Amino acid sequence: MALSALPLADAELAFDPHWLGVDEADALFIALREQVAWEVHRIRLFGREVDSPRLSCWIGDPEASYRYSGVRFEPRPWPDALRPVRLRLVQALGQGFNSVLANLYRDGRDAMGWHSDAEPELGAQPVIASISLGAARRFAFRHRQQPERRLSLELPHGSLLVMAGDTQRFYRHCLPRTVKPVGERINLTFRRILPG
Ligand SMILES: O=C(O)CCC(=O)C(=O)O
Ligand SMILES: [Fe+2]
Repeated sequence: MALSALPLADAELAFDPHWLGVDEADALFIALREQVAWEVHRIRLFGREVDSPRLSCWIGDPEASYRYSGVRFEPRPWPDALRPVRLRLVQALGQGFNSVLANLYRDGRDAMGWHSDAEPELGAQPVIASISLGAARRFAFRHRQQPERRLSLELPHGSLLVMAGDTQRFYRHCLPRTVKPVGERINLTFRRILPG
């Protein structure tokens, strides 16, 4: 399928609801469920360290260490299942990625709060490629200064959402909890950590 631009002022978003075919997406979900060393990350929330409401794993090339929510992560090596996906992203987007944050949302209580991926290691205008697998969940953007500027969309199995340009600078995003009964979801946010 193809990426198309999502209109949102001050942001740069491209979306393909079916970037991976269903069979491919099924296989990737099953492989990652098994191959990734899922763990509970501790995050800083209002100055306190708490368990994050999801399972996570930071994966990347050895030089790609990263601070996330106030905690430094050394990346784990790439599982075999992710290598072809990474290559395909490089070909599709013309941009290299040296790391990925994998998240596993076990059910509707697992979520990610409002944040932007604006860590200095990512540079001023990071390209972040987000692949979703498994249960479809809602994903939302809200402008930092003008809260009426917002967008919310469903991220289905096999979809790719690319955030680029000033998206992180002007917007926060989140994956809200839901009371609907939903199955497991895996999300992969591919990133490029700059050296130094
Ligand atoms: O699970 C998602 O779709 C969002 C993940 C996210 O925002 C992140 O990993 O920074
Ligand atoms: Fe994010």
